[in-house]
Parts: sequence; structure tokens; C-alpha cells
Amino acid sequence: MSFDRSIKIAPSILAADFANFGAECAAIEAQGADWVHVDVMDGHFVPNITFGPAMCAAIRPHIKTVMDVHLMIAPVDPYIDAFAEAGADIITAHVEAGPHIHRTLQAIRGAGAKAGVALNPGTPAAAVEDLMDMVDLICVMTVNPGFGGQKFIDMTAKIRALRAMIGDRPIHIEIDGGVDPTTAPLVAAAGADVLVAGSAVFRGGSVSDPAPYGANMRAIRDAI
Ligand SMILES: O=C(CO)[C@H](O)[C@H](O)COP(=O)(O)O
Ligand SMILES: [Fe+2]
Repeated sequence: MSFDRSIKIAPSILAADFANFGAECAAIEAQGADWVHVDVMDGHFVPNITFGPAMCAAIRPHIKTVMDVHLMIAPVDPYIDAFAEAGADIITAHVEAGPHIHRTLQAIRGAGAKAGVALNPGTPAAAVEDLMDMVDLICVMTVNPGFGGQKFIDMTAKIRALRAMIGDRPIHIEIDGGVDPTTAPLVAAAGADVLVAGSAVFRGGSVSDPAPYGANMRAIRDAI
């Protein structure tokens, strides 16, 4: 995976048809998705449960681009190898998920994946200041994690602070939650390059009628 600073759209399959994940991944890629974002929730770190490494391994053959795995679980470390073996290109852990995020990021890279760190809306940019040499991606949550379809929380000041902190290092800034044609231009202007969008991409479409996925992604790109 080479570094690319251009704007990328990463549809979250949290908004896909849960009975059809493989076909949904293929459909969003065919419609122009740059990455596929996979939300793993444990009912403990966040108040919702989704899926684990076996599901990631099952959808991996249906993803040609990048499988971007967002872990909303605690603890993280016991599961890193399983998600790496499932084919995750990027594994993102929350800074709030445990006391040893530095060790977690080392373990993610050690398992052969790119390392991401996520910040909840209530966590300041300064929480990752000493991790700049440990991360490939910083995920700024613009909702409180746990559910799709929530209202965007403005984190543009945090994104600007992170962009300044990153300087010319090859680190992505990913935005997750409530991204749509109205909010995407704000976060892109602040310095984000990866836009996760669930409901705004999947609305109106299906595997048998995937054209709305493409139109929804074009609407986001055109708005930026
Ligand atoms: O991590 C997440 C929620 O915790 C999801 O990736 C996010 O909410 C995307 O969904 P939407 O675009 O519908 O807000
Ligand atoms: Fe996510």
C-alpha cells in the first residue's frame, strides 16, 4: 500500500446489507470506493456488537482495494494477530481503549498491517503527539462511536491541529461519522484525506441496484 494524499472515500459496511457483505464490498468498489471501512464493535468499548475476524476473512476475497479495519473493542492486543491474518491492510485502535496504545501500535505493525489510532470526539489532538512515528493513520471520530447514521460533530479545529502536528510525515487523517456532501468539504478543507461514510453512501441503493452508491460517492467528491 503506497502513500497517497488525495481524497479517498471509504464506505463503511456498517450501513450495508448484513446478509450480503461480500457482494456489497464488490458493489461499492465497482462504483468507485477507494477503501472499504469495516467497523468492529464489542458491546463493551461501545454499546453495539457487529462482527469479528472471521467475517473480515470472509469478505477479504471480495475486496480488491484496501480493507480498513476500525476496532472499537477493548482490550485490543489479544485480537491484533487475528485481524492481521484475516487480511486487514490497516488496523485502527482507539487511544481510549487501553493504557498502552504505544505497545498496541507496535504490535499492529509487527503483525504486518498499517497502524491507525482513533480519537473520540472528547479526546484532544495532543493525545497522539508522541505517537507520530508509530502511526500510518489518525482517525478523527466526528460522532461518538457505536452506531452509523449519527449527526456530525464538528472537529475541524482538531483536524487542523493534527495536520500541523503531522507536517510532511506520510500519515493519513481519516474522518469517521456523519460524513456527507455537506460535511465533507469542511473536513477536507481542514486537512483530512480519508472520508469514511456509511449512510451517505449506501442510501437508496442495493446490490441489485448499486448505481446510487456511485452517485452518492460522486456527490461527496463533487461537494469538496
Ligand atoms: O465507526 C463508525 C461508528 O462508530 C462508523 O464508521 C461511522 O458511524 C460511519 O457511519 P455514518 O457515515 O453513517 O456515520
Ligand atoms: Fe468506523
